[in-house]
Amino acid sequence: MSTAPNAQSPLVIQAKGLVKRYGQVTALDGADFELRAGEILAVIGDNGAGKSSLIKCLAGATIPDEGEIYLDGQRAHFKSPIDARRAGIETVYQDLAVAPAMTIAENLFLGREIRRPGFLGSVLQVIDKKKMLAESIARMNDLKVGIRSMTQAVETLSGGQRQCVAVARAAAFAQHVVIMDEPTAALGVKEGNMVLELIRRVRDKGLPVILISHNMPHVFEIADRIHIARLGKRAAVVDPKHISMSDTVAVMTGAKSVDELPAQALAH
Ligand SMILES: Nc1ncnc2c1ncn2[C@@H]1O[C@H](COP(=O)(O)OP(=O)(O)OP(=O)(O)O)[C@@H](O)[C@H]1O
Repeated sequence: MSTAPNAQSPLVIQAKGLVKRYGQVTALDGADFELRAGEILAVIGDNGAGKSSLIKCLAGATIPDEGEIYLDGQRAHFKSPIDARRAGIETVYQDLAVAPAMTIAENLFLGREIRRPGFLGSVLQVIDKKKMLAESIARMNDLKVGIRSMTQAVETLSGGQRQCVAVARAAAFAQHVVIMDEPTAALGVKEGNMVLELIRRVRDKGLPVILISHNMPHVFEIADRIHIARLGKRAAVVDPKHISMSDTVAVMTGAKSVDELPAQALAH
């Protein structure tokens, strides 16, 4: 198990002064961001606070108009999600990019199929289903995702199990960071807890996690630190062990200013 992240943990991702405008709307208005090694960082904020825009910049899905992004201290210039993926950042989007009719093993390797040379050598390569199946079993076992058969179609799984497949896929391929957008939305209590457990295991495997969520109990249960987005900026980063849920929501909505919080509520 990894040691608890602290103020000395290295910054894995840092963003400074991100600005993103969509016509007249300023979605990001000088947003800063820091993700530390070994942590689950929740990103919360009211509707329109700029959470998705921020995460899209970090995942290469949006190019900021201004500002800088650093990965392990090196300036990153993501022009597409492929650039971010190549840099080891995997994202699990809310709308779950799983292919329901395909098997779990096929879903895990979708777009990254393992191939072996075909009869024309490297020209016509054949998908190595056996190897993909063995790898899928190993990777799901590694994350302790209890699924009976990797050859069953994803459409036969419950919502929670499907979400676990999506999270496991991201965790299996991410070298650096996993970003999750509302991974427990639309799940029941038991299934939500199953996904939260999996997210903890991803962190404990050594991958820091950025978790966007509107679910405050989940955020307080799982986050090491909470980034509060407000009006396109970072309003504060708070420590869930030293701040109440109501104070967190008050900062998020603007009912309370950061200056009104006790010093220990702020995370470093
Ligand atoms: N592609 C777009 N075109 C135009 N406006 C956009 C676009 N994407 C975001 N916006 C606007 O930018 C602002 C911030 O949106 P964003 O989706 O980043 O916020 P959010 O915090 O993720 O909100 P929510 O919780 O509702 O998803 C909003 O006013 C939104 O309408």
